[in-house]
Amino acid sequence: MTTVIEVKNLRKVYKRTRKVAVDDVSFSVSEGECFGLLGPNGAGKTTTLEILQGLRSATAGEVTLFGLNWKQDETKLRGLMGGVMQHNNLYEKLKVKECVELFASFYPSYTPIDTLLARFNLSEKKDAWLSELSGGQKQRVFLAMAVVGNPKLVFLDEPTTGLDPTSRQEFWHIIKDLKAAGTCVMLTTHYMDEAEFLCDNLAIINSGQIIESGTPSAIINRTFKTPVLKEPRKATLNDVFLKLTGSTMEAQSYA
Ligand SMILES: Nc1ncnc2c1ncn2[C@@H]1O[C@H](COP(=O)(O)OP(=O)(O)OP(=O)(O)O)[C@@H](O)[C@H]1O
Repeated sequence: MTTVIEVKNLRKVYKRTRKVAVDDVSFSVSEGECFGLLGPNGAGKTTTLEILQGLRSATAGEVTLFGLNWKQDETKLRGLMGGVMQHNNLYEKLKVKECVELFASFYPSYTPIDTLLARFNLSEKKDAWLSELSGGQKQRVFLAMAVVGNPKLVFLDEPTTGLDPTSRQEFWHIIKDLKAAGTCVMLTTHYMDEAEFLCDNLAIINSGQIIESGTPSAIINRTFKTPVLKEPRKATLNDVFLKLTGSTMEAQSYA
């Protein structure tokens, strides 16, 4: 299968604070795959995603997307990928339709805006200011902005944070549809059920370093090699996360 993302020995040290946010991270993502980056707060997920999106420079290491790199192929790469920096107040000054039109203008071709708004259940809100939307509606707009140009690769940073369970599941199905259409998705999440449902492969990152990677089931099996004696249920990715990132409670019952 074609490799879409190739990250080799990526390192990021923030100059002012000398904080090592990403420390020798390597992974690759294939075409049509959903790849998840999981980790506790401050683990280095957003930093990694921002470097991959060409929004931040790396201190060391190599990032290749579709065999291209940001230094030489920025224009080409922008046309192949989608993603939205969500914590940007600029969008609050725009209406829903304007936000999506703005992103559509970055691409040579795009999905008709009204079709996309209908697909994301936003038709009724097309003339609303972004500041007037609920958290879940805003997230849907951000996703619409990210995919309007039919990118081959989409970056989603905690796309379902703050959503109610129904909205989260709606979101998951939209992402599954994207995947089914051949789009490669890279996401960060704090929700282990989300990662288990959506991700073909994932990496768990802690203090800037990848401490586990693979398919969700392979990671679960590796982390809990011994049969689960104390608890009759099967181990989940949540148990893996708690065990590997230093939390105790549930994870100890599998130790
Ligand atoms: N602009 C910056 N300058 C200095 N340090 C930063 C900067 N941005 C992030 N950091 C630090 O780098 C580390 C990694 O941050 P990052 O935002 O990548 O983590 P994260 O895994 O996305 O966390 P969260 O789950 O809380 O969003 C943290 O210690 C953070 O304080």
